[in-house]
Amino acid sequence: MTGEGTMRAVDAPRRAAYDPSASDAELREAFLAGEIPVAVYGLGKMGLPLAAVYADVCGNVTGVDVDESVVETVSGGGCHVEREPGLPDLVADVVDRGALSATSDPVAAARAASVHVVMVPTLLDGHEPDLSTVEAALESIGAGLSPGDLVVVECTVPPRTTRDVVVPTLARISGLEVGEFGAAACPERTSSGRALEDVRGAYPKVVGGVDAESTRVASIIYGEITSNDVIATTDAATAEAVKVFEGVYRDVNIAVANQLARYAETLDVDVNEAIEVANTQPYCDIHTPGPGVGGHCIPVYPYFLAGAFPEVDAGLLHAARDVNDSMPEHTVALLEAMLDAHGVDGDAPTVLLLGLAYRGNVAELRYSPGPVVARELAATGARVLAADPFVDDWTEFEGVERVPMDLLDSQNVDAVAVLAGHDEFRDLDWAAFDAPVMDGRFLLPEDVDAPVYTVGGRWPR
Ligand SMILES: NC(=O)C1=CN([C@@H]2O[C@H](COP(=O)(O)OP(=O)(O)OC[C@H]3O[C@@H](n4cnc5c(N)ncnc54)[C@H](O)[C@@H]3O)[C@@H](O)[C@H]2O)C=CC1
Ligand SMILES: CC(=O)N[C@@H]1[C@@H](OP(=O)(O)OP(=O)(O)OC[C@H]2O[C@@H](n3ccc(=O)[nH]c3=O)[C@H](O)[C@@H]2O)O[C@H](C(=O)O)[C@@H](O)[C@@H]1O
Repeated sequence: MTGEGTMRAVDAPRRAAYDPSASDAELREAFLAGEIPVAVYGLGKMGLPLAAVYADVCGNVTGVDVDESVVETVSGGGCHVEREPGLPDLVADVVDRGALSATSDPVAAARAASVHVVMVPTLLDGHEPDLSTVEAALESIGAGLSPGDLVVVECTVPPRTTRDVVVPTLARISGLEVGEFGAAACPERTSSGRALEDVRGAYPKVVGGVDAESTRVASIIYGEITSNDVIATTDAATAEAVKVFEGVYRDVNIAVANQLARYAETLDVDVNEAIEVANTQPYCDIHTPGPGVGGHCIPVYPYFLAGAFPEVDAGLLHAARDVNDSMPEHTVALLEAMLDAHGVDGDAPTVLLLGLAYRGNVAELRYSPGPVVARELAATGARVLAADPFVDDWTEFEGVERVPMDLLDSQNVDAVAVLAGHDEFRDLDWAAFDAPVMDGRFLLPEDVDAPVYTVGGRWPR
């Protein structure tokens, strides 16, 4: 399904998306012919892959970003999002054939589009949801909204946001009401590093409209975007809740694993052996303990409930957050035990940290445990070295000595800790460090000729 044909899709006559008089087949054909222009607001790690797939399918997409360098890069067919298999070629292709363009003028893009897809960051202000970027995008979309438009919220938001924030904001600015335009929550269920695969259909696509027509149109559109099923929920709030619940499930279950790791250390049991065997029960899905939970998703989403709806007792969510947020400090305590067990006395051991990003093969540092471990370790008087091929800006890591990847094997260290499982670390000569390794992300192969420990694993007593 592409937007190619005798006439470039972008030159196709424009028609409404939100149109109860149109049959499913008419809407589907119009979308595939590029007659329903799409604007995607936010061309980041998630927005660019999404815009590229939309463009590959319908041939008529305008990407909008506030970052001029992003707009310039994408306009030239370039791809600023790294380590996404297939994305550079797809972006180059859809831009080359005029299926995708980019602009920093959100209102002009909104005026020209019939479908508006919001994929901007949704963050926290303390423990409260911060939807300022969504509201900024809505100001522009509202200014360019036309009857027959559909607004799609792909970024993760607290449940009820589409109904209680998006629709009223659009109505206030545009003077239109639902029934003249539609809105649907269609949350992105994608992971960095596999974005195209995920957008195209790794999981069913969840869509939930603020009314039946919004749900119908969103279902038709995403039926062409994904090769997987489209699950239409009762309403937008349910679709938003699905996404947030997925993230909360993950955060709480990582906390269970981290809590069990604490017991395993006391029991002198390897928690990972116990988890692996426990998970042979179909009802058991105990996650993996580690040095902490980062990224702008999993540590954030619990507050899209606890912070957004304080009237509800969120004891479990807060307890899980507390357990996960305690892991960087616990990791430092484990490192100190490891140094002690290996007779490294003295008050200034040298520790090499591998990976400051929140997980393997991503550059994101938000809420990452690595920087916390580095700071806590430095505070004990240790000399902290660190390497991370994904991190370019080291200004925030004062007191941490950066080690270039090509100099790793020449470091004289007392201990090594793997805090993010980047592929670049997999082939290191671990024996050459001649030091114990705390493998926080289960990166090392089994047969390493070095003392290897894990969070919650067996430790020398
Ligand atoms: N990163 C991930 O793994 C996933 C993220 N999500 C959701 O997607 C949202 C976006 O995530 P990312 O793409 O990773 O963020 P990102 O930070 O990589 O990209 C966001 C982009 O939006 C642009 N932007 C900010 N305000 C804007 C505005 N008002 N109008 C137009 N563009 C604007 C920024 O310049 C940036 O290029 C997240 O907040 C999250 O809710 C969902 C699934 C996975
Ligand atoms: C429910 C779910 O699996 N959500 C995924 C998640 O992706 P994200 O990039 O945040 O990575 P992640 O694998 O969840 O890891 C988050 C954090 O938790 C840690 N982590 C993860 C799993 C685990 O068993 N133990 C653990 O300590 C990771 O090291 C990382 O620091 O959040 C994404 C999102 O919503 O942004 C979502 O699209 C992804 O599918």
